[in-house]
Amino acid sequence: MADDRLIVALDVSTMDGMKQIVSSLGDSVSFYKVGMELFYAEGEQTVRYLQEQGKHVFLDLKLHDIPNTVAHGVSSLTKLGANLITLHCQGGPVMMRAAADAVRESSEKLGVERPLLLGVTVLTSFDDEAWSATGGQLPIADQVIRLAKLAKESGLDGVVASPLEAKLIREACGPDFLIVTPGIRPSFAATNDQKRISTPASALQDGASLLVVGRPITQAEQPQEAVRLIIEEMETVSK
Ligand SMILES: O=c1ccn([C@@H]2O[C@H](COP(=O)(O)O)[C@@H](O)[C@H]2O)c(=O)[nH]1
Repeated sequence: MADDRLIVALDVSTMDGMKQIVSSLGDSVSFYKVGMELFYAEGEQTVRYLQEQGKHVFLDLKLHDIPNTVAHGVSSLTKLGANLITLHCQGGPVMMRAAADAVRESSEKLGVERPLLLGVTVLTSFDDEAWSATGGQLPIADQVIRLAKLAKESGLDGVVASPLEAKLIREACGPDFLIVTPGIRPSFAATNDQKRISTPASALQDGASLLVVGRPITQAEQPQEAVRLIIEEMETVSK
């Protein structure tokens, strides 16, 4: 049976590729992430298909632009009915507030359920070296906490962060703030390009609300078995 804390990232570029993963995982997965690779290639039909299959949808397009552009961007996305939408916290408090207001207004106008807005803090592919190379001054964890607090103050529902920062975010932002963590690597999986990683159980123990897992499932020799093992590990941590 599915654990609704698990989101599988559909990082493929065709409808057929997506349908193959969704049908092979069946009822064991209830939540999927559509990111830029799939959405730029196949567009809105990806979200519709998942909804027709009764799945929850995380639309991870990581909007990052000036406040007016992001506000109109998220308004346009609201009509798709995705459950979660992302934008970059680095867009700043005015941009995040404009997006939160725009989503609330357009969902009311359209009579659809309001998508929850998540701010991307510092990508899980950053390590200290890459972070310094971009001019990052604070330690990564401090920057993540700073952005998470700013996201909360600006009206966002939660953040995307590494599982390594989940505990600190939970302490700083309270029990109701959503913490969505990619960078999940079960013991059997390769690290790939992820740098700040943790296991499914450890992420949940530290306060993550939802786990995003892509390649450890979609590129596994037996994706159903990978999901089974991950859910088995997740179930050791109560909801
Ligand atoms: O900081 C971030 C934000 C988003 N992601 C996305 O999550 C998945 C992770 O896929 P894996 O194959 O499990 O590495 C991917 O779609 C990213 O775009 C992230 O990894 N880190």
